[in-house]
Amino acid sequence: MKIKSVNLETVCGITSKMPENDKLEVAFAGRSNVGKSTLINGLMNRKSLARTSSQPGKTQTVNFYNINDLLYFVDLPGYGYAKVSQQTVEKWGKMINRYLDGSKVLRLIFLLVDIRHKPNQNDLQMYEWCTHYGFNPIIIATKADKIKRSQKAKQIKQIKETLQVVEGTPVIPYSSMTKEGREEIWEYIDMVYEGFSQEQDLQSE
Ligand SMILES: Nc1nc2c(ncn2[C@@H]2O[C@H](COP(=O)(O)OP(=O)(O)OP(=O)(O)O)[C@@H](O)[C@H]2O)c(=O)[nH]1
Ligand SMILES: [Mg+2]
Repeated sequence: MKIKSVNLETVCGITSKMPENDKLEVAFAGRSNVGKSTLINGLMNRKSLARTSSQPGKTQTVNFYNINDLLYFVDLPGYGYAKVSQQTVEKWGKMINRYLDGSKVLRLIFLLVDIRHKPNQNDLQMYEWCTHYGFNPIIIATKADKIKRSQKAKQIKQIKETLQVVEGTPVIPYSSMTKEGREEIWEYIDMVYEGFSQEQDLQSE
């Protein structure tokens, strides 16, 4: 898909009602600081529309980016950020669950994990939430520029094994520096977009 227009259309806080969109939604989940907002910028070819930060805990809301008036990228709040209270952590969890449960147009979730690290309890929990609501997330292993090429296969294997992903689940290495993985990620989005459009056509017949 060629990017023609992008804009941040809706920002939902803990108490906000989620929008009832009729266009496809593609969500990005992952631990705080893993690179969700950076990836969204990379996919949109924007430097800084999605606010990023070297300090974890930047995105504390559910942000809906309208892409070409055809679909939404949904930037979910990062979890596993130590410096907030347990109460806040629980509220974020509830907000993520409320979104996953409530959206009628969510068809694709990318779960981001740092390629350098073994997924932790929080990542496992997020993966479980996704499968609980009937999604098989595609895994994106971020910051691929930070490891040696020779380490990659080993790290990917560790991610697959730790998360105990469903057989055949893709794990895509991505780097915001080299843009490695960007095309492949867009291929999945395009494919799901096609499927969603067909689904809508059938419903309107
Ligand atoms: N080297 C490198 N750095 C990256 C990459 N992706 C993200 N970063 C850096 O990691 C930090 C966190 O990135 P964000 O995109 O803000 O992370 P986030 O997942 O949105 O974090 P929260 O909003 O707190 O949930 C920033 O300093 C980014 O520049 C990557 O592929 N390579
Ligand atoms: Mg963010």
